[in-house]
Amino acid sequence: MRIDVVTIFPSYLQPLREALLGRAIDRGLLEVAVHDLRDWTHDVHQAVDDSPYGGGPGMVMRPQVWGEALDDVLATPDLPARLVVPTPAGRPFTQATAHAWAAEERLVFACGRYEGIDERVLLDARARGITVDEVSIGDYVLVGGEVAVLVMVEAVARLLPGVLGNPRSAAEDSFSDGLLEGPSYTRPEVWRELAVPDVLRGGNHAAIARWRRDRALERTRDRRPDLLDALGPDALDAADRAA
Ligand SMILES: NC(=O)c1ccno1
Repeated sequence: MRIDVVTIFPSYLQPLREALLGRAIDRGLLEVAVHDLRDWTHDVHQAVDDSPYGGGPGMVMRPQVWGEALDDVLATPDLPARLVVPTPAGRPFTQATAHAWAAEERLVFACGRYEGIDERVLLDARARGITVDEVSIGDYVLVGGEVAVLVMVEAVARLLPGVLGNPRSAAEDSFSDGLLEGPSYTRPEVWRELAVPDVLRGGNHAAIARWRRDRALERTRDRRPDLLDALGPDALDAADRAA
Protein backbone atom coordinates (compact mmCIF):
# COMPACT_ATOMS: atom_id res chain seq x y z
CA MET A 1 0.00 0.00 0.00
CA ARG A 2 1.09 3.50 -0.82
CA ILE A 3 0.12 6.37 1.48
CA ASP A 4 0.52 10.05 0.58
CA VAL A 5 -0.07 12.83 3.10
CA VAL A 6 -0.37 16.51 2.14
CA THR A 7 0.17 18.89 5.08
CA ILE A 8 1.67 22.24 6.05
CA PHE A 9 3.48 20.48 8.92
CA PRO A 10 5.38 17.49 7.40
CA SER A 11 7.31 16.89 10.63
CA TYR A 12 4.00 16.04 12.37
CA LEU A 13 3.99 12.81 10.35
CA GLN A 14 7.49 11.69 11.44
CA PRO A 15 6.01 9.13 13.91
CA LEU A 16 4.87 7.13 10.86
CA ARG A 17 8.50 6.18 10.37
CA GLU A 18 8.97 4.87 13.91
CA ALA A 19 8.49 1.39 15.47
CA LEU A 20 6.06 -1.04 13.83
CA LEU A 21 5.15 1.26 10.93
CA GLY A 22 8.78 2.19 10.35
CA ARG A 23 9.67 -1.48 10.15
CA ALA A 24 6.79 -2.10 7.72
CA ILE A 25 8.15 0.69 5.50
CA ASP A 26 11.68 -0.73 5.73
CA ARG A 27 10.32 -4.14 4.74
CA GLY A 28 8.47 -2.69 1.75
CA LEU A 29 5.02 -3.57 3.14
CA LEU A 30 4.07 0.09 3.14
CA GLU A 31 5.21 3.16 1.22
CA VAL A 32 4.67 6.60 2.78
CA ALA A 33 5.24 9.96 1.08
CA VAL A 34 4.66 13.25 2.93
CA HIS A 35 4.20 16.43 0.88
CA ASP A 36 4.47 20.04 2.08
CA LEU A 37 1.42 21.93 0.83
CA ARG A 38 3.46 25.13 0.70
CA ASP A 39 5.44 23.64 -2.20
CA TRP A 40 2.40 24.53 -4.34
CA THR A 41 2.24 28.21 -3.31
CA HIS A 42 3.58 30.90 -5.63
CA ASP A 43 3.78 33.94 -3.42
CA VAL A 44 6.61 35.13 -1.22
CA HIS A 45 4.57 34.51 1.91
CA GLN A 46 3.57 30.99 0.77
CA ALA A 47 -0.01 31.78 1.81
CA VAL A 48 -2.25 28.72 2.18
CA ASP A 49 -5.32 30.35 3.75
CA ASP A 50 -7.59 33.36 3.46
CA SER A 51 -10.56 34.88 5.31
CA PRO A 52 -13.92 33.08 5.00
CA TYR A 53 -16.71 34.31 2.71
CA GLY A 54 -19.73 35.19 4.83
CA GLY A 55 -17.52 36.24 7.73
CA GLY A 56 -16.90 34.26 10.90
CA PRO A 57 -13.82 33.35 12.93
CA GLY A 58 -10.64 31.81 11.60
CA MET A 59 -9.31 31.26 8.11
CA VAL A 60 -10.11 28.84 5.27
CA MET A 61 -7.49 26.97 3.23
CA ARG A 62 -7.26 28.29 -0.32
CA PRO A 63 -8.62 26.15 -3.22
CA GLN A 64 -5.91 27.15 -5.66
CA VAL A 65 -3.10 25.74 -3.54
CA TRP A 66 -4.95 22.54 -2.65
CA GLY A 67 -6.14 22.11 -6.23
CA GLU A 68 -2.62 22.20 -7.65
CA ALA A 69 -1.25 19.97 -4.90
CA LEU A 70 -3.91 17.29 -5.37
CA ASP A 71 -3.62 17.53 -9.18
CA ASP A 72 0.02 16.49 -8.78
CA VAL A 73 -0.30 13.99 -5.93
CA LEU A 74 -3.35 12.27 -7.41
CA ALA A 75 -1.94 12.19 -10.95
CA THR A 76 -1.41 8.41 -10.97
CA PRO A 77 -4.14 6.85 -13.14
CA ASP A 78 -2.43 3.46 -12.85
CA LEU A 79 -2.79 3.62 -9.08
CA PRO A 80 -6.37 4.62 -8.17
CA ALA A 81 -6.47 6.49 -4.91
CA ARG A 82 -8.99 7.24 -2.21
CA LEU A 83 -8.74 10.83 -0.97
CA VAL A 84 -9.29 11.01 2.79
CA VAL A 85 -9.98 14.30 4.56
CA PRO A 86 -9.98 14.16 8.37
CA THR A 87 -12.64 16.49 9.79
CA PRO A 88 -14.86 16.60 12.89
CA ALA A 89 -17.74 16.96 10.41
CA GLY A 90 -16.94 13.60 8.80
CA ARG A 91 -18.44 10.12 8.98
CA PRO A 92 -17.06 8.05 11.89
CA PHE A 93 -13.78 6.24 11.24
CA THR A 94 -14.23 2.76 12.72
CA GLN A 95 -12.45 -0.60 12.73
CA ALA A 96 -14.67 -1.53 9.79
CA THR A 97 -13.33 1.52 7.91
CA ALA A 98 -9.78 0.43 8.71
CA HIS A 99 -10.46 -3.05 7.34
CA ALA A 100 -12.03 -1.65 4.16
CA TRP A 101 -9.16 0.76 3.53
CA ALA A 102 -6.56 -1.95 4.20
CA ALA A 103 -7.70 -3.46 0.89
CA GLU A 104 -6.93 -0.25 -1.02
CA GLU A 105 -3.81 0.13 -3.15
CA ARG A 106 -3.40 3.79 -2.24
CA LEU A 107 -4.68 6.32 0.28
CA VAL A 108 -4.08 10.07 -0.06
CA PHE A 109 -4.69 12.13 3.10
CA ALA A 110 -5.36 15.88 2.92
CA CYS A 111 -4.65 17.53 6.27
CA GLY A 112 -6.79 20.61 6.76
CA ARG A 113 -5.97 23.33 9.27
CA TYR A 114 -7.67 26.48 10.49
CA GLU A 115 -11.42 26.32 9.65
CA GLY A 116 -10.83 23.67 7.00
CA ILE A 117 -10.35 23.39 3.25
CA ASP A 118 -12.48 25.37 0.74
CA GLU A 119 -15.40 23.02 -0.10
CA ARG A 120 -14.82 23.38 -3.83
CA VAL A 121 -11.59 21.36 -3.54
CA LEU A 122 -13.61 18.29 -2.55
CA LEU A 123 -16.37 19.04 -5.06
CA ASP A 124 -13.76 19.31 -7.84
CA ALA A 125 -12.09 16.04 -6.82
CA ARG A 126 -15.42 14.16 -6.75
CA ALA A 127 -16.36 15.69 -10.13
CA ARG A 128 -13.12 14.20 -11.53
CA GLY A 129 -14.08 10.75 -10.30
CA ILE A 130 -11.93 10.70 -7.19
CA THR A 131 -13.42 8.85 -4.21
CA VAL A 132 -13.41 11.38 -1.37
CA ASP A 133 -14.03 10.31 2.25
CA GLU A 134 -14.51 12.98 4.90
CA VAL A 135 -14.00 11.10 8.18
CA SER A 136 -13.84 11.83 11.89
CA ILE A 137 -11.86 9.88 14.50
CA GLY A 138 -14.20 11.12 17.26
CA ASP A 139 -16.58 13.80 18.45
CA TYR A 140 -13.98 16.40 19.30
CA VAL A 141 -12.05 19.06 17.37
CA LEU A 142 -8.31 18.95 16.77
CA VAL A 143 -6.15 21.83 15.54
CA GLY A 144 -5.51 20.03 12.26
CA GLY A 145 -5.89 16.72 10.46
CA GLU A 146 -2.33 15.46 11.03
CA VAL A 147 -2.96 13.68 14.34
CA ALA A 148 -6.08 12.05 12.91
CA VAL A 149 -3.97 10.80 9.98
CA LEU A 150 -1.49 9.21 12.40
CA VAL A 151 -4.38 7.41 14.10
CA MET A 152 -5.96 6.20 10.88
CA VAL A 153 -2.72 5.14 9.18
CA GLU A 154 -1.74 3.06 12.21
CA ALA A 155 -5.20 1.46 12.41
CA VAL A 156 -5.05 0.56 8.69
CA ALA A 157 -1.38 -0.38 8.36
CA ARG A 158 -1.47 -2.87 11.27
CA LEU A 159 -4.06 -4.84 9.28
CA LEU A 160 -1.79 -5.23 6.25
CA PRO A 161 -0.43 -8.75 5.78
CA GLY A 162 2.94 -9.19 7.47
CA VAL A 163 2.88 -5.98 9.53
CA LEU A 164 1.83 -7.57 12.82
CA GLY A 165 4.06 -10.37 14.09
CA ASN A 166 1.05 -12.56 14.85
CA PRO A 167 -1.91 -12.16 12.43
CA ARG A 168 -4.19 -13.55 15.17
CA SER A 169 -3.69 -10.27 17.05
CA ALA A 170 -5.74 -8.39 14.46
CA ALA A 171 -8.28 -11.21 14.22
CA GLU A 172 -8.88 -11.07 17.99
CA ASP A 173 -8.89 -7.30 18.34
CA SER A 174 -11.56 -5.33 20.11
CA PHE A 175 -14.43 -4.87 17.62
CA SER A 176 -13.30 -7.87 15.52
CA ASP A 177 -16.38 -9.76 16.78
CA GLY A 178 -18.34 -6.61 17.52
CA LEU A 179 -17.38 -6.61 21.20
CA LEU A 180 -14.73 -4.87 23.30
CA GLU A 181 -11.76 -7.00 24.21
CA GLY A 182 -11.77 -8.41 27.74
CA PRO A 183 -8.95 -8.10 30.33
CA SER A 184 -5.44 -9.54 29.78
CA TYR A 185 -2.92 -10.93 32.28
CA THR A 186 0.70 -12.07 32.28
CA ARG A 187 3.26 -13.25 34.87
CA PRO A 188 3.55 -13.19 37.84
CA GLU A 189 0.56 -15.26 38.99
CA VAL A 190 0.11 -12.94 42.00
CA TRP A 191 1.05 -9.26 41.96
CA ARG A 192 0.36 -6.98 44.95
CA GLU A 193 -1.93 -9.71 46.32
CA LEU A 194 -3.92 -9.71 43.05
CA ALA A 195 -4.08 -13.16 41.44
CA VAL A 196 -4.54 -14.11 37.79
CA PRO A 197 -8.02 -15.71 37.36
CA ASP A 198 -7.71 -19.49 37.95
CA VAL A 199 -9.41 -20.38 34.65
CA LEU A 200 -6.57 -18.76 32.68
CA ARG A 201 -4.01 -21.00 34.41
CA GLY A 202 -6.06 -24.17 34.10
CA GLY A 203 -5.31 -25.13 30.51
CA ASN A 204 -8.97 -25.88 29.65
CA HIS A 205 -9.18 -24.05 26.30
CA ALA A 206 -12.97 -24.25 26.04
CA ALA A 207 -13.37 -22.83 29.55
CA ILE A 208 -10.83 -20.10 28.77
CA ALA A 209 -12.64 -19.15 25.57
CA ARG A 210 -15.98 -19.02 27.45
CA TRP A 211 -14.46 -16.91 30.24
CA ARG A 212 -12.93 -14.46 27.76
CA ARG A 213 -16.22 -14.16 25.86
CA ASP A 214 -18.11 -13.52 29.10
CA ARG A 215 -15.66 -10.81 30.17
CA ALA A 216 -15.90 -9.19 26.71
CA LEU A 217 -19.72 -9.22 26.91
CA GLU A 218 -19.67 -7.75 30.44
CA ARG A 219 -17.23 -5.00 29.42
CA THR A 220 -19.21 -4.20 26.28
CA ARG A 221 -22.53 -4.05 28.17
CA ASP A 222 -20.92 -1.75 30.74
CA ARG A 223 -18.96 0.60 28.45
CA ARG A 224 -20.47 0.35 24.96
CA PRO A 225 -24.07 -0.96 25.03
CA ASP A 226 -24.47 0.61 21.59
CA LEU A 227 -22.19 -2.08 20.18
CA LEU A 228 -24.45 -4.80 21.57
CA ASP A 229 -27.51 -3.09 20.10
CA ALA A 230 -25.70 -2.93 16.72
CA LEU A 231 -24.94 -6.67 16.92
CA GLY A 232 -28.62 -7.54 17.18
CA PRO A 233 -30.22 -10.30 19.27
CA ASP A 234 -29.27 -13.15 16.88
CA ALA A 235 -25.52 -12.51 17.37
CA LEU A 236 -25.67 -13.70 21.00
CA ASP A 237 -26.30 -17.33 21.88
CA ALA A 238 -27.92 -18.57 25.12
CA ALA A 239 -24.57 -18.77 26.90
CA ASP A 240 -23.82 -15.17 25.84
CA ARG A 241 -27.16 -13.96 27.15
CA ALA A 242 -26.50 -15.72 30.46
CA ALA A 243 -23.15 -13.96 30.87
N1 LIG B 1 -12.36 14.67 15.04
C1 LIG B 1 -11.56 14.61 13.96
O1 LIG B 1 -11.40 13.59 13.27
C2 LIG B 1 -10.84 15.85 13.56
C3 LIG B 1 -10.05 16.03 12.45
C4 LIG B 1 -9.60 17.35 12.52
N2 LIG B 1 -10.12 17.89 13.63
O2 LIG B 1 -10.88 16.97 14.29
